[in-house]
Amino acid sequence: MSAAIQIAGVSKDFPVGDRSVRVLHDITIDLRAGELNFLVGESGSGKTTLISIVAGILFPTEGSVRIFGTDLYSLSDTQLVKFRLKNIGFIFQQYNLIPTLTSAENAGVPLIAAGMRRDKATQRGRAVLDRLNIADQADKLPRQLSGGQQQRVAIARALVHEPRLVVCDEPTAALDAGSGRKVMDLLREVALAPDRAVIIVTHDNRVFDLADRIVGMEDGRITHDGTQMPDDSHGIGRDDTDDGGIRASSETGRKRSAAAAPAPAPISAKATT
Ligand SMILES: Nc1ncnc2c1ncn2[C@@H]1O[C@H](COP(=O)(O)OP(=O)(O)OP(=O)(O)O)[C@@H](O)[C@H]1O
Repeated sequence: MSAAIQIAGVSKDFPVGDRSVRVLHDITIDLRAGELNFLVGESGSGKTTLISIVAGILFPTEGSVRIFGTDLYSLSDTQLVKFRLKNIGFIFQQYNLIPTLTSAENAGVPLIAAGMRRDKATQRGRAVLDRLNIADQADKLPRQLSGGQQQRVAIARALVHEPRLVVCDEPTAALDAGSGRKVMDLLREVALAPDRAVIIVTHDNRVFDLADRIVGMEDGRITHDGTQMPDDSHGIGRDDTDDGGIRASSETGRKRSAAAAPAPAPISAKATT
């Protein structure tokens, strides 16, 4: 099977003053569907820049990105926006919920952006919230929700249009260890499917053992690619928590076998409406 995500020769320069600084250096990697792919590395290593390029929201200076065969940066601007709306779900670290919309309305936003009528989109949003076990929060505003509930709404919004690529930026950073693992289990349950790719950026070594694949970055380059962290990964996933964080090691960093995992149940709002 060909790779779901093909990143080829991607470099990125940012202008700084009157010169430009290269922050990604010739990155080439393929990612498969049906796996939880973690992208890890110290602050400033280039993770957010890379996933922004993969998600079609930041142009690379050089190189190409193919998402299920579509060459993102050969599309026109209009085609790229349409492709993104249809195929990509992004879970932001700060959730980015719209404060004046209810949970169900927030969850339906990608469908409205893609042209669906608001009432229908909200109904679909409500169905996904139900799937994520927060149907009882559907008519509340973000400020009436706990952090964990807001995050579930953000996850619902990223999945409501059944995207083929789901990208999550630090989904567990603000959560305690137990809640962080629950979010990862939830992502595994609802976002994984044989035809869906998931990329999770994380510093959080407490959840490294839940990855199927870990790609490590340092100074804008890929320095590790495996099913667990290398034993000498001092900087990556530094544990600066005091709540019993687990260091990834050969003992704890075991891969959850895709073969042994239960069959993924991809979320389908359509099926429940
Ligand atoms: N718009 C920008 N202009 C100039 N430099 C930038 C810009 N965005 C990012 N950078 C630089 O690019 C490098 C990579 O940043 P990036 O945010 O991708 O790292 P990161 O690994 O995601 O970090 P963190 O874990 O702290 O979010 C950093 O040195 C950063 O200062």
